[in-house]
Amino acid sequence: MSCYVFFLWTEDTYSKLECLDNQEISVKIMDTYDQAGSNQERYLKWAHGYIIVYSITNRGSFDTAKTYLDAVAQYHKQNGREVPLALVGNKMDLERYRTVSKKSGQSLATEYDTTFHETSAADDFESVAKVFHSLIRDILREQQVALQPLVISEDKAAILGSGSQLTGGRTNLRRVKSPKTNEISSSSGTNATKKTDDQKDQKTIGARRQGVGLRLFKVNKSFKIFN
Ligand SMILES: Nc1nc2c(ncn2[C@@H]2O[C@H](COP(=O)(O)OP(=O)(O)OP(=O)(O)O)[C@@H](O)[C@H]2O)c(=O)[nH]1
Repeated sequence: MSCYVFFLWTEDTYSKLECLDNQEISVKIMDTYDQAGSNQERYLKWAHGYIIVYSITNRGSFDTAKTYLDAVAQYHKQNGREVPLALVGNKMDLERYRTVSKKSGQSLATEYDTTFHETSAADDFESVAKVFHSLIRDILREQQVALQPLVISEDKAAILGSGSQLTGGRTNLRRVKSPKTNEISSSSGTNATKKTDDQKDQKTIGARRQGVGLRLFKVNKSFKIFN
């Protein structure tokens, strides 16, 4: 007679090469399983972004999502790091069994300053892909900001030099555009001036991403899923 022991609840990691906005990004996904007393730091340290998933048919999973949001928010507040989060209510195909309203999901997302989505992994693959793509873009944007040094603008420096008080710190600081961004933006010449503001924004964002793309690719985008 044989005895087999199966570990049904395990932590999984996956890697995927995503092509998003003409950029190749290596995405690492950790699907966690937390037991009582488990060390959450292992993924809190590791992740660049989080997708926290609950089932719209299960109030308990919504309450658990809140505890995860708390853990993530507290950890990153202590470490002074902004990390993009997405809160997801899954199983939309089971609307008739819904126990967590969309409004409750939205309020929780607002409370923790996360994006909010409802999906159906069973019926609507696009809705799931959209969550990932939106988070990848948020992470890229966040890292883009983090990569740019802060300087005091010349006009404010002049004011400071004349003995004025520095008030409201942030207003006196601006981010430096990377040379590559300026180069690409200006090379688009007069055609660019005819484009709508939206198109211009797209172009600038695209150019910035190109500028940091290789670095980001080397570093690898990593995601963590709470499920
Ligand atoms: N109807 C429906 N079922 C789903 C959906 N997503 C997942 N499921 C089912 O829900 C069950 C749990 O899915 P999992 O992906 O294992 O969820 P989980 O929270 O990771 O579960 P554990 O980690 O094993 O606790 C499985 O039977 C899935 O087939 C969905 O969008 N709709």
